[in-house]
Amino acid sequence: MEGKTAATLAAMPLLLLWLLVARIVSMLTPMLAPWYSYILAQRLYYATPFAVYALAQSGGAKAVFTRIGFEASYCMNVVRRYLTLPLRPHLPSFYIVGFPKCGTTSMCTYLKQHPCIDGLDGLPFHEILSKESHFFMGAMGRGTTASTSEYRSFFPTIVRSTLRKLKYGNVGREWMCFDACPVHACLPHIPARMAHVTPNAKLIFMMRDPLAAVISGELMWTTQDESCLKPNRMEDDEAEMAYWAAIEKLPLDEPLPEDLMARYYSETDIRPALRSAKYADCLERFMPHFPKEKYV
Ligand SMILES: Nc1ncnc2c1ncn2[C@@H]1O[C@H](COP(=O)(O)OS(=O)(=O)O)[C@@H](OP(=O)(O)O)[C@H]1O
Repeated sequence: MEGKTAATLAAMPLLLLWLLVARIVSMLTPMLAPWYSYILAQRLYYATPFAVYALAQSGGAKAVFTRIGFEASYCMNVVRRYLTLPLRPHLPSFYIVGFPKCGTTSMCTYLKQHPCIDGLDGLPFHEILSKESHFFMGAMGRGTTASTSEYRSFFPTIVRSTLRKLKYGNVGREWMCFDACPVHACLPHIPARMAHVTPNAKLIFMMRDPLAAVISGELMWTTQDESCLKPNRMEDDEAEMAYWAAIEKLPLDEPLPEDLMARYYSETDIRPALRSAKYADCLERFMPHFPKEKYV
């Protein structure tokens, strides 16, 4: 048994106690400090503006309770992750990095069935909590999209990885974890940040007929009725192209612009969805940051 594993096992009772305390504190936080839950949710909604629509879809009182449950679960996740950050040394070995609406959720589910592969450490209330980190889009703050320590907080603890390795080490594989946020493929500032925090990661890109993917995406957050698809503004104008070119060059330590994610998920404009389905353009932006052998 290697030294690190033996040391983790020796400290196991203490580590389990730490995890238990963190879990209890995190469960109490939304009740004792609802304002903190509110602040965290606003940060998350910056990165995932579509969540507000998705959570409201059931309508009426059910939608209100769904949103409260979602925000409380998110708060519990963040508090628990922060309280146990020193126990979280892992970063993704690989990503399902794109593309939206190309079967990434199915792939994520299949991969998680492998005993030595884990996704995010989060409550399974909604896929934003357990499948997709939205980290590089500012889910942990617009100014921390290149912070390795913030990103580590999303992934399982050393307790889980050690126990898994001990139980399943005989399958001949290293334990590994991954992030399956398909929007990571589409925003131009992300390849540089991803390479900065995980330079050796492998990248899985899933693709599908782009038109089918655009329609699937648009239907997800309209009223599920094709007549509601946005008909206007198909082409990028010069100002729009200049905006996205500037985003690609945004220095790693500079906060993302306030309007970035709302612009990407524009409610009135189909251009963002079309841009995300230009697979070759998106892939080309990763090429300077990851060598060819990293792509699957
Ligand atoms: N195995 C397999 N093969 C082919 N297609 C599949 C598969 N699994 C899921 N799907 C279809 O993928 C769409 C959902 O994709 P994602 O999970 O990537 O969506 S998301 O971006 O995470 O919201 C969604 O497409 P639409 O039904 O057109 O909306 C799924 O039906």
